[in-house]
Amino acid sequence: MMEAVGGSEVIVETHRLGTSGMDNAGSVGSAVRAVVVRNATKVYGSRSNRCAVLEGLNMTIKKGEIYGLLGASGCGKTTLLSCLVGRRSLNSGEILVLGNEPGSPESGVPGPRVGYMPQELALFGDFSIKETLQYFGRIYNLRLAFVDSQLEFLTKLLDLPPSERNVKTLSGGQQRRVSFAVALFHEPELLILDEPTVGVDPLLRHSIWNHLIRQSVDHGRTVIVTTHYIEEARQANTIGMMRSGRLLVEESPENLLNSYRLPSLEDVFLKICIRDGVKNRVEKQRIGVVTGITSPAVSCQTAARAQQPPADHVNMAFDDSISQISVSEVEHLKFPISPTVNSSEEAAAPVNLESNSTNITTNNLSETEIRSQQPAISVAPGNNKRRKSPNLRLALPSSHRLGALIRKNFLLTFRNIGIFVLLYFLPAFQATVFNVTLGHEPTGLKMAIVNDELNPMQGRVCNYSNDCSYSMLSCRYLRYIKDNIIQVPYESVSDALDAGKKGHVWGVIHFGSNFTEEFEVRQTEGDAANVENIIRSRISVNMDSSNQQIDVYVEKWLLEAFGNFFQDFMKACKFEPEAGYIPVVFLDPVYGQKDTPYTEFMAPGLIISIVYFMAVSLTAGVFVAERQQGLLDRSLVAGVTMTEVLIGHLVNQCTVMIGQTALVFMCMLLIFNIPCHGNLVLAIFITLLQGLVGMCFGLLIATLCDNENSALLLSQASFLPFTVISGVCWPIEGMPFYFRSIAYSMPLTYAIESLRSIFSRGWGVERPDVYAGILISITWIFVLLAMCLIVIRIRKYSS
Ligand SMILES: Nc1ncnc2c1ncn2[C@@H]1O[C@H](COP(=O)(O)OP(=O)(O)OP(=O)(O)O)[C@@H](O)[C@H]1O
Repeated sequence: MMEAVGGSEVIVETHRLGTSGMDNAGSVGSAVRAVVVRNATKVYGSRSNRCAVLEGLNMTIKKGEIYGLLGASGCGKTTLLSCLVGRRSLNSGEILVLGNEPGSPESGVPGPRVGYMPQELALFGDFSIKETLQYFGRIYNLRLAFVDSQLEFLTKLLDLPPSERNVKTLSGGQQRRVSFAVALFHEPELLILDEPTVGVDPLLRHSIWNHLIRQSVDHGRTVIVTTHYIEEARQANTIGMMRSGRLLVEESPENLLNSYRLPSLEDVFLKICIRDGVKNRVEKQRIGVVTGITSPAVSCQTAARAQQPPADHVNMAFDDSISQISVSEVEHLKFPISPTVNSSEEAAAPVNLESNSTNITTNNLSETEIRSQQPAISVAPGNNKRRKSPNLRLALPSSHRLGALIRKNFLLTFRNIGIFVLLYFLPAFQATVFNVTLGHEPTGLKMAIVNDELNPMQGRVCNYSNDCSYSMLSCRYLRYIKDNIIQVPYESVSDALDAGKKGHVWGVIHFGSNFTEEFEVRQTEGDAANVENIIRSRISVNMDSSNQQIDVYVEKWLLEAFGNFFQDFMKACKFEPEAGYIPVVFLDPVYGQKDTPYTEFMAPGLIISIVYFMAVSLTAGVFVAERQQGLLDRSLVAGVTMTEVLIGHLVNQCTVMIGQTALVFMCMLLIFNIPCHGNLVLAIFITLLQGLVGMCFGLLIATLCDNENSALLLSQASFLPFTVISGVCWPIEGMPFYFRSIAYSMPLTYAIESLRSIFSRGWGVERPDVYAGILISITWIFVLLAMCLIVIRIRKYSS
């Protein structure tokens, strides 16, 4: 097949790799109907929110025709189209697209047999026009030469900007034309276009319709197009007019105009809607009077319209207010033909006011015909049982689609250098900030020293000796206090306490006036020392204990200082240094070293929580954004499966995660010298497993949340409780007993304990503490994936 546009010849035959140029050849010639819909019912929401969008809709679209689907905003056009492409399922009723139920493995829908242009843009803003078409070309497994030639052809046809331009830099109209090009370019048998001419100038609109006509006439392709510009639908072969979830009429534009003897389709529309509105009102009154029954499912568009501002001229034709016309007026406006007929012979038949859309027969297949075309539709028309989900295809992932997805993900990741740097270096940066700021000893702590041993008459000079003499021991002791403490002399305890209350000093160290003498007595008296002596020989300390960490450090340093002072004094007196000192000694630790810094305790928890939460937020963000922009839906309609989408992201995110983990470990081990006494490979493996758990949790968030904000909120909300409860910053042994079981039910807890055991104890995988982290991480991956599937299932049925 060749098409000439602006002098360029486009060869479109055998363009798909690994095919003979015709998909599903068996089914192509056999059926004469491209689309058959029978008794379609679609309800959104549940219980009090239940609203029916499609109510027993029937529709028949012949192969090779252009079908214009018209209807007011909110009447259910998009819902119907999304059911046709297999993105939504009906509550009851039947759909056949190109001879098969959408979503069935043999249908090719979703897939290459259909081209779908959704209402929303559904394009990658960071991709150029060329990259966009190349992406879908790979999804459809098209030859590169064909993609290039189609790019040239469609650029001319749709007056597209240069193909190197990024989609996000294009105007709204240009973006919609690119979206249109994506639907057209693989030349599908069935084109489903949701308002393709919105934001397009009249000249271009004309050219688009010419192209659609050529597609239909020359190539026998079927086109379903929705539009709000009713008059442009004159160019369609058949017009389907929707109202309140039903198809009121299915007829060629010529027949409609001739039969109604009206100059425009808008006028025809108006009449049909008025008639339907009155008929519904009369019917409702009749049912209400006779049975007293009210309709169980509220029509969605009734509710929607009540909140909408007045629509434009065209849409006003659908307003229920118009139906406030009297029955006699309707009689006057009686249609010259039945909207349910299709052939011109039948066009002159009188209108039957009782007829409704379900009586459309001329253009439709009978029930028997549907059954003969449809091998395995499981639910009978009108049956309210849940239909089998059309998208549960157990096909193996395809290499070309996977390749396209992985390539797309990498392009998007590496395209933006800022995002790239942030992605890879943010975890290492976070680890650096942690190491620089946490766990270090405080310095510059001012302590008030009140030494009553000093003689004011002699200028309070602090003289002492290093020998065995008992002289000015207070001054001798103060020399042993660490430099982290700045000693500020005060003359009286009350002044010093006052300074403490004002926050000028962290505490007061007080020596009594006879401290040295009393200390000597206490030493010589030993066990016989009296209470007064003991009190007067004490160094008394008042701390500002508002900061627990400073409090702990000062106490530790003062005690250490006393230990060192006393040992040196004993040595100077030729006594055993340990004599008379507290008989508790800390020998070499079993694992770790004496005075293990806090950073070493926290490092394993930090590594895991950084990698875990990066994976959560990245996964949730990517999925929600892709779904919100309609990108996911578009890819799925192109034939991509959810499994392939997941694998595509998994490959991309794993690469990012490996990079992040490597940088975090390098930062921790090489720059900040956190020791790892165990197997490093095992530690990295557990960290990566936790990254996977994070990805699954991110996926769960993405399935639960409709937009990026709520996904961000949920992932942030989970951050603090998870890190705190998982024992990242404080030992789980410090939690209330009843809370510990909650702590151990967190996804990070066991993995953190494992990593800690590897890092500080050097334990291997044979230890329960280590393999528990691995097994529980793997269990969490499966649990979270199962939860995702359940949520996807629930959401699918309620949407
Ligand atoms: N996921 C959903 N959940 C609940 N209600 C929905 C959902 N999607 C659509 N609706 C409602 O269903 C009705 C039909 O929506 P639909 O998008 O099919 O209308 P439409 O005819 O395509 O409108 P438009 O011409 O404005 O695009 C509307 O009232 C809409 O609010």
